Amino acid sequence: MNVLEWPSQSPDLNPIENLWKDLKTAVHKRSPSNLTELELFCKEEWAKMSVSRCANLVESYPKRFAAVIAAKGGSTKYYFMLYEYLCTLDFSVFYFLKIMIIRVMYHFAFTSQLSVTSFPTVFSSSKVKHELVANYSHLFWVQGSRPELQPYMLLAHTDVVPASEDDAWEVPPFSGDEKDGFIYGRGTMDDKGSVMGILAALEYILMKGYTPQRGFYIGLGHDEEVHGLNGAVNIVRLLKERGVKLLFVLDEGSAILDGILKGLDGPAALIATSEKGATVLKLSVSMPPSHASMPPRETTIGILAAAVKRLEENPMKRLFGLGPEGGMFEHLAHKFRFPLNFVMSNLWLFAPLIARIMERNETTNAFVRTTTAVTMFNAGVKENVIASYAEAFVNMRIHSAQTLKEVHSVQRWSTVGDPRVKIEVVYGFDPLPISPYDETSFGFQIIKKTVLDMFPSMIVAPGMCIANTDSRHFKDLSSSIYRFTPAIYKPGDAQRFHGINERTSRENYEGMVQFFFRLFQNCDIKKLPDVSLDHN
Ligand SMILES: CCCCCCCC/C=C\CCCCCCCC(=O)N[C@@H](Cc1ccc(O)cc1)C(=O)O
Repeated sequence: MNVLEWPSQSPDLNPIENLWKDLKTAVHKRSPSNLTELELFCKEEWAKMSVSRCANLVESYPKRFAAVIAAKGGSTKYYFMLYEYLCTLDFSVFYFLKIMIIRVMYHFAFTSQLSVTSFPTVFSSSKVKHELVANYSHLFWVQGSRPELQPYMLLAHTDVVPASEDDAWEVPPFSGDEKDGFIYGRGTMDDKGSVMGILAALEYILMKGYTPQRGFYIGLGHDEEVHGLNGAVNIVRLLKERGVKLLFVLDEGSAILDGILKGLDGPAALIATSEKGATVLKLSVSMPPSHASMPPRETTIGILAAAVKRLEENPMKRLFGLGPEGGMFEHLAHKFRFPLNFVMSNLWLFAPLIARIMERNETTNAFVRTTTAVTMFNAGVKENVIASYAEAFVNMRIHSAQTLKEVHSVQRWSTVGDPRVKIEVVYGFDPLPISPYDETSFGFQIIKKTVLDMFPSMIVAPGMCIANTDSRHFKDLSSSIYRFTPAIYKPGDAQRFHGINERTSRENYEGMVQFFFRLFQNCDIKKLPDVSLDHN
């Protein structure tokens, strides 16, 4: 059999997409009511696909090809017809498929049509080289006029976590609707706001005719929310092959916090110099299934539930002050009101006390310890059968003063504490190294200067990223990795990340564009700003 080469990423060009659509229509008409029926109907309808239908699709290839060329690689009516059709389906049994399609559509809209038409200068400038990496990630190289200057890199990502309208969003999560000065939608904070901010700033600076002296890269990953193993990892691989070393890297991961740190006068821009490690553990319990009328004294579900409860009731030890968060609070100390300013300046003495206060709030607790979140629990197939298998996934974010190895051994030997519970490590990595933030650190000082150019009285301090970002894959390319988005977050905003009503204010979005616009220019300055003259 001859295996044909097919185009890598275009639903317009792949005839299989139309066959999927035919299959979905046919199966939908038969209204499967459970997974078994769904599988059966899929197989039956697939077997009915005619050879002539396939032949017609292949014959229409030249027409599609011409349409894709006319759209400069962007979407054509063929793709949107398919998407519009899918939107009309009642997706009760296709729920996961729907989420996937909406994500792909969102993605596709960005990766082709939207980017080319919204940023025409970026895509036509001779100074900008654009390439797709692993089909969906983007790597831009913006050439500087002084090739001897070491380049830097900005990162953001286009993928998002799922969102469901059933979760009571104020506006549909994929509408991008504006309400009361806020743009709502999944990804507005994490992290399409940065994607658009960076590209808009680049568009404007090129339109103005500004030629940067220092060249820079922009990396837009497509799978950050699933570890960046295709996007960021392949961008890093390419840059390594090309012998690139980066002066600094700037990614998402921290922001300007206003009113989130209790007792602090005014907002503070926290440029994260490190990020926590992470691990996911799978806990499972197995036993033979049996009749629900004769239950054993303990079931798989009961045993696992008890183990999970022990995990929740026994948080990891307090480590506040022993990682980079210590430096962050000491840096901010003089901006806290009395007596917190005194307490924060003497963490060597008061760290245990502050830790007890901070752990009461879920956001600040993340700075105190390695966190433990039970995120998935699956068990049971029928309500009158004792489940033979129960599993739970535990997502942990590792404090900088702890190691992956230590976390695994604590969980294995003390907290889960039941040999019937099998523990498997799904993945894990150590906390990231701390990037420099002294007065000679170009990246840190330039980001700080750019913040101060926009907000002259802002407090700027090194911070800590409590989640994880694509930037962790770049640690062999640079020892100066910073995580900071120039958006102002207020109480309640932290819960919008991966939560409901994710949104960005118009001001935040405009600020983002302005920030990157200024950053491009600030990276060309010859001498670092004198830190003794700033406002901190
Ligand atoms: C005392 C100070 C309070 C700080 C409050 C923070 C407010 C919000 C400020 C900044 C935003 C932080 C944004 C973090 C970006 C997160 C990106 C992300 O969600 N990445 C995934 C990656 C991942 C990791 C592990 C997995 O198993 C899957 C995906 C993440 O979940 O971290």
